[in-house]
Amino acid sequence: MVEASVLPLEAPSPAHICPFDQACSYLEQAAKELQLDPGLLAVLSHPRKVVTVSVPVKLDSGEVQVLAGHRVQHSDILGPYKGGIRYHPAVTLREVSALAMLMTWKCALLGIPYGGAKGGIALDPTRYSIGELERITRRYTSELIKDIGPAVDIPAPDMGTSAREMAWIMDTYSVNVGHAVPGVVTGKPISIGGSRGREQATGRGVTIVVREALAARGQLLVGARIAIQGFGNVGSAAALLLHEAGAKIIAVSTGSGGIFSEKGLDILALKNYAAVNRKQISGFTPGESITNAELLTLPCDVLIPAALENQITEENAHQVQASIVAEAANAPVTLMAHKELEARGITVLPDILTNAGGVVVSYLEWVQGLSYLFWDEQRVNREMEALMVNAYQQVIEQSQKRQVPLRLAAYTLGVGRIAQALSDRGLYP
Ligand SMILES: NC(=O)C1=CN([C@@H]2O[C@H](COP(=O)(O)OP(=O)(O)OC[C@H]3O[C@@H](n4cnc5c(N)ncnc54)[C@H](OP(=O)(O)O)[C@@H]3O)[C@@H](O)[C@H]2O)C=CC1
Ligand SMILES: O=C(O)CCC(=O)C(=O)O
Repeated sequence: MVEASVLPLEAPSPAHICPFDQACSYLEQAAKELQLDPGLLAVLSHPRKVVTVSVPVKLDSGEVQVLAGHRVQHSDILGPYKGGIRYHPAVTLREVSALAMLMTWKCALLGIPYGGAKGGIALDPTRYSIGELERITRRYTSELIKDIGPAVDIPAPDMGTSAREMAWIMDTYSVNVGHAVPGVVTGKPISIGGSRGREQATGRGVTIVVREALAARGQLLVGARIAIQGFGNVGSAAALLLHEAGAKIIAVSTGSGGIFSEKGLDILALKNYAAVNRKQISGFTPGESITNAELLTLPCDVLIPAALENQITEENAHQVQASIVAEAANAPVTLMAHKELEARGITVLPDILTNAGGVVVSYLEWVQGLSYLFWDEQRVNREMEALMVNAYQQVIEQSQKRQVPLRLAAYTLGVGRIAQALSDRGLYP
């Protein structure tokens, strides 16, 4: 396995599955399939730039805390670095590096002119006041001021962040450079140049890919039984759109557990319930409580992990009873689990395709901003759908042509385009 020497190793633990090592393993499989030169593989295995900054914050109590903020820029071969910013207690530099690498392949697969990056701060946003989160976000932005910018690196929301944090980043950056720079972030509020449709975009993209995959099996969304882990930006939007399309959402969960209904949950009512219960769903009726572990092994047509990495592992893959696993989260299925699912004939729709709707609408937001012309939501959704369906079809064709699973097909397309671009730019022989 290629070691990315610029990254620290994490404390070894038998149960620990390093997301960066997994990302490198998938890259190696793609490189082998594409017969890439080992030197080129080594280049692609390393992020181009790794930035860690101290983020001091004065809490409302007067206590000062110093947090570690990361931004990893994997590749800018196709355009500015692009990727979300995560606020979550489990954030590590190696996790952020893995997610940055996935962004590179995702943008290349979708054919959008961006590189790959990701940022993160290890914190639990529910334990900070809004004022504290604003101070943290502004300080993090100031520390990264030379590393981001509309032509350099464009952050967006990821777990634990939203349009609110993007607005703080945009404002801090703009104040620092002396004029308004809406293009420094995407996923920002519509009032300052955000795009219609961005908030639901990732969930909408998931819905499109699931619809296509069911259609390929001669099945409709109407009546399909679907279980969704995670009820945040991505999970709740996917749940609502799938529910509106006639699917039966039999279970959803958050970090503290899930709700199950054989008849299908009323997702609009559940969203409203979560909105007034600090985003939590426990206690919602009608529905029975289930654990996250139970949700992942429910009999259903489609299982959609839409929370964290490493949720379907060697431990539980043999219990998964879905026909399709649609990776709405980044890297929710481990390498070993992926092998097990494929061996059991379960289709895994890979993250770099399935959750690309978010970055596609980020790109459309950027395009609208650059042209000073903003579209209605129907147009945004139409353009996004065309790019998603096109990428889905390319992945299917590549899978059939090379006789490989969908993930490897998606990787060979993404990695192959980066390798070609490196060669065309004269950066690699
Ligand atoms: N936002 C975007 O546009 C994009 C996001 N993604 C990926 O989608 C995934 C979800 O992101 P997003 O929806 O934005 O994040 P959010 O922070 O909005 O929501 C995360 C959801 O996951 C739940 N969750 C956290 N830990 C667990 C757990 N152990 N088991 C079950 N549920 C859990 C959270 O519950 P709780 O509130 O209890 O913590 C919450 O409901 C991430 O992998 C992200 O990288 C990918 C592409 C774009
Ligand atoms: O919209 C974006 O730029 C990035 C979204 C993201 O972080 C992801 O796709 O994982």
